[in-house]
Amino acid sequence: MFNASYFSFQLADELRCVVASPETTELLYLLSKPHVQVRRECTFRSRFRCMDNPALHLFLIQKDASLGYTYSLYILLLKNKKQNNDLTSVDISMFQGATIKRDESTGAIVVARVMRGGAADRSGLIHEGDKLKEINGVPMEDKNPEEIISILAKSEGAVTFKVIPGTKEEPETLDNKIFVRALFDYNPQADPAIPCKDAGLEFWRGDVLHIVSQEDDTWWQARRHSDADANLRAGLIPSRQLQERRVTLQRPAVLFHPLRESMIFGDVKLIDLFFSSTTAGLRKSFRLSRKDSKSQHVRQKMGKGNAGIHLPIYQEVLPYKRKPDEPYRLVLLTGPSGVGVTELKRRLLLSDPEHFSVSVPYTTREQKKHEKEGVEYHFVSKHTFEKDILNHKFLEYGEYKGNYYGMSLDSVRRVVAESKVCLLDVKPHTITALYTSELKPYVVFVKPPSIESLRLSRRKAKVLSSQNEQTPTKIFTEEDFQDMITSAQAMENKYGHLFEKVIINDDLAMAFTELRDELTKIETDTHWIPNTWAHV
Ligand SMILES: Nc1ncnc2c1ncn2[C@@H]1O[C@H](COP(=O)(O)OP(=O)(O)OP(=O)(O)O)[C@@H](O)[C@H]1O
Repeated sequence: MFNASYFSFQLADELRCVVASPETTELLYLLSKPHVQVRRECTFRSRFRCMDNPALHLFLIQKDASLGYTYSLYILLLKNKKQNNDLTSVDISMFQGATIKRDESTGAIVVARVMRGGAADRSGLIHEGDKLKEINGVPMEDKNPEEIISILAKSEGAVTFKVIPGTKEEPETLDNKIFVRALFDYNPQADPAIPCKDAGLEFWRGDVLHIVSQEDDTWWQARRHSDADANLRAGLIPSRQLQERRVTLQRPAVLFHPLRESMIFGDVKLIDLFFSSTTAGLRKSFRLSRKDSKSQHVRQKMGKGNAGIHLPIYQEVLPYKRKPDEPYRLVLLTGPSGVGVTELKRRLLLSDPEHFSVSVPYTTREQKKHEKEGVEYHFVSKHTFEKDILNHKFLEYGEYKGNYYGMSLDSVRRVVAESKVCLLDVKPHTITALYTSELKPYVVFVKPPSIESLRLSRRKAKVLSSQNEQTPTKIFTEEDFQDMITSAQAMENKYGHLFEKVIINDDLAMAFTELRDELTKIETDTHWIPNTWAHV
């Protein structure tokens, strides 16, 4: 590999020894200019390096008088990918890993961005702001970017570019440590606004992305963290600002369907048959059934929005590994009614009662003889309960047969303080109230399988029914399955960005194993958490 500075000095020495010509004089002049010296560090070095690359040749540097102080002009020969195996991975339509645009103020065709890790970036030959003057001797001034891409795509054999270095200095040192969790799915092929679809990076909700460039306000560059090859070319992703604008513009569309929304989340009327004496804390605290539409009254305290996720776009994350003296992360289980959250929780508790625990709910109902304070419930007076409601003590609470039932944050904290893993099932909208650095909740969404699989797997299963108090359980109906699927879909649409893990509960034993393994991993392995949880 050439040493650029050495090479440029050597070149200047040699030029002084040859017969003077206008070109050599000009080149010597260029090499002596102070800003050319600077550029030599950031630009010439890489350009001279290309001498080592058989696919790239530096031919000439000469003055372009029409361009004022940006007068160095160089010509590069890049062999077409069809003829050079070294470049087969490069898409020439992206100008060897760079995108182009028309500069609105000057009308020039300029390099809009160089894809990190792509051929252009690796060669160091092409820089953002460089002007594309000619391709194979054809001036590019009057061409639009689409025409240029088409010329490149059609070109056979060697392709010669004339490029004028832009005045833009090299980008600031990038902060290579920005990682985000994507909170939405993105398919560049379906994005009409992306400057180059092939330059886009496809990702799915939950993917961790390494952001390698945020220089452009609209299009960032990123790699998927899971992609093993760190040298893989980065791809374009919508910047936070762009995606925020899009989400905000989409919002009115959602408001056109208020009925559907309330059908799923708002029209719930009845609290489940609550905790049986032996399973208090095991039953979902406020599993509400849409069909149970009698007059019981349910109120719920909404979280105060300390989620740190205002719009589901990107969540900055950091690697985290629990230290032995740190509390375990709170495990939140959520899912549509009847999907199997209680069953999975029960199995976890049975599998290791010393390790897993549940928080004890509060109630105003009378204590039964065999019940102990603080075991099945905390028994409190109606007056105390109502005072606690006003003091926002409850994460969720409701009223059933004239008695209050509620789950408090204090109960959760007590379990966490005992160095146990607190398992809590909640309705999705309660998650945000618990989304704090103190509890670091790990949110698991239990999702139903397809309706065909539900019919098969739940043939003998029974579900709670509060319609008939004499027979509080019944077998699943077709409508239950359909409701479960519709409700799961609505939950995912609205709260999916909060779910760290989605478990499809088809085969119960398999779902349990997957859940238990996942919980073991977050206790022992390094994983990602929101960076706001690390700065307390
Ligand atoms: N994968 C499965 N295969 C077969 N039966 C299942 C499966 N998962 C759960 N069940 C059964 O389905 C019924 C409902 O499960 P569970 O009570 O855990 O649901 P849930 O999500 O807690 O809903 P709810 O809060 O409304 O009771 C139970 O009888 C349970 O044993």
